[in-house]
Amino acid sequence: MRYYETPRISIDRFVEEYEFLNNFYPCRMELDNIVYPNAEAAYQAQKCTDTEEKRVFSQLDPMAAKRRGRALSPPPDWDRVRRRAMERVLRAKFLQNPELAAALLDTGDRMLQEGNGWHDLYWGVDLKTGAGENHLGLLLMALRADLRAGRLVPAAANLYHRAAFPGLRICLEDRDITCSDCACIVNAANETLLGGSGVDGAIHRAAGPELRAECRLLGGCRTGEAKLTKGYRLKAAHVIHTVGPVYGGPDGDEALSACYQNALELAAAHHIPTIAFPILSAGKFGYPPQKAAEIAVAAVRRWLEAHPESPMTVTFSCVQPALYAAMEKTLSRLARRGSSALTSDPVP
Ligand SMILES: Nc1nc(O)c(N)c(N[C@@H]2O[C@H](COP(=O)(O)O)[C@@H](O)[C@H]2O)n1
Repeated sequence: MRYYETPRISIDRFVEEYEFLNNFYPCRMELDNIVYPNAEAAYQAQKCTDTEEKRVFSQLDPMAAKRRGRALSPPPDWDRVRRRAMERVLRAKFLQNPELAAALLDTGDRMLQEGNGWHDLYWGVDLKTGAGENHLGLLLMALRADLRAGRLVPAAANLYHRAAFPGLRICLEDRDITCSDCACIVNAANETLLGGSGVDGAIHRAAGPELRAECRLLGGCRTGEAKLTKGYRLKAAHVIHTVGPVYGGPDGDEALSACYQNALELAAAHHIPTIAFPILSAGKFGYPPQKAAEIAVAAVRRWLEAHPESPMTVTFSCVQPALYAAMEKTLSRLARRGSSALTSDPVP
C-alpha cells in the first residue's frame, strides 16, 4: 500500500506488515563503527561504555540482546539519555536501509504507537488500557516527518555481506530477502497463503496488496508444497510460497526438505535462473539453527546435483546472526569437500 492509499487510522501494533517498525525486525545498521543485526541489539549496546562489551551485541539476535541489556547495570544517567540513544538507533536503522525508510513514508500520516501486552508504558502503550507515553512511536513519527521534508536522506543502498561458494552454485547473504536481486524469492508462508508475521509479513508489505489478491486465488498451500505468484512491487519478478513444518512434528525433516525441492522444481519449470531462500522453519516454527541449516543445504545440494544441466544458482538469505553462522559453517564444510574456491566479500 502506498502513502496516498493508506486510510488515516492508527497503526497500533508493530506486527505483520508493520513489523519493520519493531526494534526486533532484522536489519543491519552501523553505529559508532559497529555493525548490529537489529535495532534492539544496537539500542541495548548503548548501555555499555566499553567498546568491546558493545561489540558483543553485534552478534546477538533481538531477544538475546534484550536479555543481555537487562542484565547490565546501565550508566547512572541512562533514564535521561535513553530517548536520545533510541533516536540515534532509529536514524541508523532507517537511513541505512532505504527500503525501510520508504516503508515508513508509506505509513502516511497514520499515528504510530507500539501497543504492547508487556506493560512497557515508556516506549509504547498498554494495548488494553491505552495508557503509555509511546516514545518509540513518537520518535518514528518525527523521523518520518524529517524524511518527508528532506531534512534526513536515506542512503542509496543498504549494507550487507555476501559469501560465494562457486563450486556449489550457492551464495549466502545476510540481507533482508525483500531486497534480493534474485529473479525469485521464496516466502516462508503459512497454509492460508494470506500473509502473517516474520518474513511472510515482510514480503507481503514489500510486494503490496496485489500479492495478497493473487494468493487468495491459490486455495492455500499444504506443508511441504510450493506455489508461484508474481512479485509485484518487489525487485524479484516471482515469489514462491512454501509452508515449512513446525519443529518437533512427525515427518517434519522430510517435509522441510520437500519445501526446498518443490520450490526448486517449480522455479526450474518456469525457467527462473536465480532464487533466494530464507532458512525455512528456523523462525517462528522453531527449528534449531544448525538443524535447519543442515537440512536446507542438503536439500538444495541434492537438487542441484540431480540437475547438473540447470543454470540455477541459489542464494540463502539469512538475517539472524546465529543462523548465518550455522549456514556459513555448513556451506564452508561442504565447499572444502566439494570445491577449493571460496570467497567472502562485503557488499556494496
Ligand atoms: N532473509 C530474511 N529476510 C527477512 O526480511 C526476514 N524476516 C527473514 N526471516 C527469516 O525467515 C525464516 C522464517 O522465519 P519466520 O517463520 O518468518 O519467523 C527464518 O530463517 C527467519 O530468520 N529472513
